[in-house]
Amino acid sequence: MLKQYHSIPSPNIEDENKAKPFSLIMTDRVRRNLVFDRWRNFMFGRKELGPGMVLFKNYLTHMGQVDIVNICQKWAMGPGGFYRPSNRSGAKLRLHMMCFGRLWDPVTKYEKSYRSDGSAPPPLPYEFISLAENAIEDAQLHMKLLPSMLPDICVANFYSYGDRLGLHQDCDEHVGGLDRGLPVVSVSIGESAEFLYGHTRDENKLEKVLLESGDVLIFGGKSRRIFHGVRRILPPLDYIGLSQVVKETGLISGRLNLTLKQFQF
Ligand SMILES: O=C(O)CCC(=O)C(=O)O
Ligand SMILES: [Fe+2]
Repeated sequence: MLKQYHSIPSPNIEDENKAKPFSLIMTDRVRRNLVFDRWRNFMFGRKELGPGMVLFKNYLTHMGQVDIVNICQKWAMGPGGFYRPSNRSGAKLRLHMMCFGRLWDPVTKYEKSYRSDGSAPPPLPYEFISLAENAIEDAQLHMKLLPSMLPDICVANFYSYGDRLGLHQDCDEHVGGLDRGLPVVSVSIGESAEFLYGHTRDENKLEKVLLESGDVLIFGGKSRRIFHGVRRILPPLDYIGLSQVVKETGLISGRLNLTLKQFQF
């Protein structure tokens, strides 16, 4: 039989309030959500390190990390692959580097499309793009003012033990994007790094955070121009201490970092 919905009187607010049940005890659904939130924070802890700066612990799944190592390895040894860049004074940096999507170099910045050996960077893998987009969307859930960013470059660094990266700002991208605070997305795989950051060049005033395998760090908004650097790579305690990703991919000892950014604006 058809119900005569049109004849149901619209509830008035007062009646609705009176009808609301009041319970002293948590419903199962609320309890489940609370437990899930705690578990999620424990597993995928979110640490706000500053305005527009957030660290997602354990953000990448094991398979996600393995995929990234394999994608990088596919290009690592070919043209446009890893090399040790020099700085303006001609000294070699204490890391290996390669670019995806477009070329960046500590001396020529974004000016050139080809390296001195004539090689061009491989295309930016869509897996890297969607990783950056997802991480930014997750950050925006808590940081409403964080702008979106569509990466067009990824700088991949590989640090062996003893390697490091001096204090610097990532500020060679288009000034419009820098001023808008378009975020940088930084992905860590392999051994852990001591990462220094802050709004000053004074090393004594910098903050320190440990970046571990699977962590994703975002810095945008008011933190887009922070000074940052990698002070050291921590050695694993023993072979047992090597991460599963290192064991599975055969990644040499050290740390792989992806820095995803938007140059064009
Ligand atoms: O390895 C890192 O965590 C930082 C890399 C970085 O800052 C860069 O490549 O500009
Ligand atoms: Fe940087």
